[in-house]
Amino acid sequence: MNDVPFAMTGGVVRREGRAVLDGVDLRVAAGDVVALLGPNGAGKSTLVKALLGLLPLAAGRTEIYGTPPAKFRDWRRVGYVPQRLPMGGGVPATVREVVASGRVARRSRWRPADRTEDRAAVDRALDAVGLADRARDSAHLLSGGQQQRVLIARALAGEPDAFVLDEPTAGVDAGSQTALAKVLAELVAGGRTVVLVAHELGPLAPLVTRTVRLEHGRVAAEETA
Ligand SMILES: Nc1ncnc2c1ncn2[C@@H]1O[C@H](COP(=O)(O)OP(=O)(O)OP(=O)(O)O)[C@@H](O)[C@H]1O
Repeated sequence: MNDVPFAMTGGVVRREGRAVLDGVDLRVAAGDVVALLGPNGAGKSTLVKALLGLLPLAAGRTEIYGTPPAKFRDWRRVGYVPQRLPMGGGVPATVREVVASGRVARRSRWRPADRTEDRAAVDRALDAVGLADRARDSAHLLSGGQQQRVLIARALAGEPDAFVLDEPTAGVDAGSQTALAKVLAELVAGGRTVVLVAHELGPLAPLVTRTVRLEHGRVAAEETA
């Protein structure tokens, strides 16, 4: 265990025999706001999935708070916002149910659910993304941009220390992007760590402390703001 949210050295991910991540070194310190940029297919999503242990490394190593993903247990410290809402099971879930699922990683045998606290955290998350009035709606019936906000709220509800957001602004209208920038600014002011994938930083640009540009699965450029 240490206090470094993500540290990858020489990370390689192969897909269909090809290295789609090809020797990446990336250290994300607590409080960093790192933007991963690069063209389509550069390996940005692959990199965030590998950082979280969702894709295995063919070579190199990566650690979450000093522990390899396979051995990492403290998942309440990490909030992941994937590109889109998974359509698992065909059971329609309400916006509130999806957001409340972000609280699950906080529970353990020693830390059972506190319903009042869970409810308050879910309410705060729904408010933060402007979806309080849609809480009872079926998440799958919302627009793409609204679903993105549901996923952001789910991560917020878990109150993690580090957020990993895969294209949080893709397909999201300008007003919602500004709202997201405000939410992230508060998290960053509170010492949270953010890794985000973006094509265009837009209103998120002032928050970013470092940009890492990927090309062909490698770090092509790195810039500290
Ligand atoms: N499931 C998969 N099986 C095989 N190859 C894949 C798979 N997913 C992604 N790839 C390949 O891996 C490479 C990196 O893809 P990745 O999605 O990480 O790129 P990206 O930079 O996130 O792109 P985008 O901006 O389009 O999301 C691409 O060449 C892609 O075709």
